[in-house]
Amino acid sequence: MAEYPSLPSTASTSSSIAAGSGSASAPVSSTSFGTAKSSISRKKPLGLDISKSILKPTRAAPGLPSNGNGITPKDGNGIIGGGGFVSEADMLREEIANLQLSSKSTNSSSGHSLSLSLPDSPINANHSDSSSTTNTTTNKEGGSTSTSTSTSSSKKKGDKEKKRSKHKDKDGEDLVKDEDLEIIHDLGAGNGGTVTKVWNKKRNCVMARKLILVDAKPSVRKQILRELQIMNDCNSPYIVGYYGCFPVDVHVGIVIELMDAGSLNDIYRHNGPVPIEVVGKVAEAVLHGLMYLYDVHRIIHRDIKPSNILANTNGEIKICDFGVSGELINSIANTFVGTSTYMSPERIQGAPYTIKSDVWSLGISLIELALGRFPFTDNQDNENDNEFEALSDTEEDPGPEHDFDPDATLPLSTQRPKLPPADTTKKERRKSKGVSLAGGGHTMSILDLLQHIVNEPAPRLTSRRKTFPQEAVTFVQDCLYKDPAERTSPQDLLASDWIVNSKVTQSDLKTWALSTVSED
Ligand SMILES: Nc1ncnc2c1ncn2[C@@H]1O[C@H](COP(=O)(O)OP(=O)(O)OP(=O)(O)O)[C@@H](O)[C@H]1O
Repeated sequence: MAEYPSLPSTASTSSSIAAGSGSASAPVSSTSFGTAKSSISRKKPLGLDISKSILKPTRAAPGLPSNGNGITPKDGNGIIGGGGFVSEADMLREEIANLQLSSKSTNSSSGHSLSLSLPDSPINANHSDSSSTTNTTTNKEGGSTSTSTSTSSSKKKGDKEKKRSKHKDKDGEDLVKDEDLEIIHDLGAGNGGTVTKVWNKKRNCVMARKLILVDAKPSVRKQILRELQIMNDCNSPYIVGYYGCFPVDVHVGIVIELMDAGSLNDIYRHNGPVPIEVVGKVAEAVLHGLMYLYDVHRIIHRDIKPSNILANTNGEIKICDFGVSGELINSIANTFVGTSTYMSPERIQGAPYTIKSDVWSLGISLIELALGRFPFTDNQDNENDNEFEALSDTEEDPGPEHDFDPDATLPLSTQRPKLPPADTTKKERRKSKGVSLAGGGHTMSILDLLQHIVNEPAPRLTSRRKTFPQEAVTFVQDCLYKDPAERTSPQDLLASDWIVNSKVTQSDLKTWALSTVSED
């Protein structure tokens, strides 16, 4: 088992991310983060090898400082010149920012409906708006900013971004083209398609490409691509960067920033429960992302869950897969009967989506990360139904630390079905996730679960095995009021004690993220 770096002794002087935690952060025990890697030795699902992707790039984006082997010079902590680690994704964004500058004189209204731009790096975002959310960039900026101002100038920023959108490179070419992408390996699969790590040979960097099967008329596919262009305008350190989209046969290909630690779903399933302090930072990042989408673009995410929250080994946490394209949602809904088990009671009952529905889904996701299991489970016979044990590629007994929590609330039939390895066929996966039920044996399970969500008390952040900080318990409870009117708003949640009093630094998050990525 690889040893992971414990927290650097400079943790207290490195960037402080938390809102209101601009003061020196207390050193965090290395057991919380640096050595958080579970003792479970578990093979990754087939095709999920994200461990060596970005950290040690072998090729650098052109025009950026390199030590000759593609690795940007850094000190022992991966900090560059006292600033933050520069991942390939960051380097790409730098390059794209340069391209965008140099393409300002280029006429981008060539009638090409799919012209692309890439999001600025958080660094650039920060420079353009010092009051924006900046938790990933405080190393560079030398201090943290208040969350209460996180979206105060978002409108202005959105306008600025719009002006900058739809750029091509200086030669007038789309910045990301399907033919420039070489497949490296699969990253995972969802209900709608598969995600692959790709090498962009033209841009010299790695990216993630999501292929979504859209069995629709070409005109509908074109409309989907048009709608996806709104992602072009998103520019937030809490939203996974969007690089472009194009039609691929009956698929729509979407190219996005590679998050080399994977989804929070992958992370807890491979490493066990996420340390509660990190869960707090996940909450903070998701809330910032939700507020950005809503305040700047009037978008409600609609699908917050651990597999849509991604992390990278720079310690950044971002959300992806928001409901930007109504046509895409419709097309996928026609293909897959999708019902999310993270859905709020009011949504299950047919009320329209509001940002409070996303808050509910966040609450459920936070419990799942902190307990290392989906919150709705059985309170009997569950030792034999441990999700960890059930993974077919488990190498060792996970041990008592990962037994199902006895505080579960639902009959066995409604337990969250186990995920198959990543290479499982789409059909099997849909069935096993229990969200696509047509003709499957899980129909009653999901209906029972939905009924339970509507009729029974909301889950709580409690466990007989662990004691969670009261601030965290209260926060989660505030997310899970069944009446959306009572549920706390994202803005108020960001001002809550758990978020404001967090001592976790960017450096801590980076140490934690690195510890979750196995070296094999
Ligand atoms: N940008 C990314 N970088 C790295 N891995 C990614 C990225 N996007 C997705 N993945 C991986 O691919 C998996 C599948 O993602 P996808 O969005 O297709 O489905 P999902 O969110 O897991 O499930 P669903 O279809 O139910 O929403 C994720 O769980 C994650 O492991």
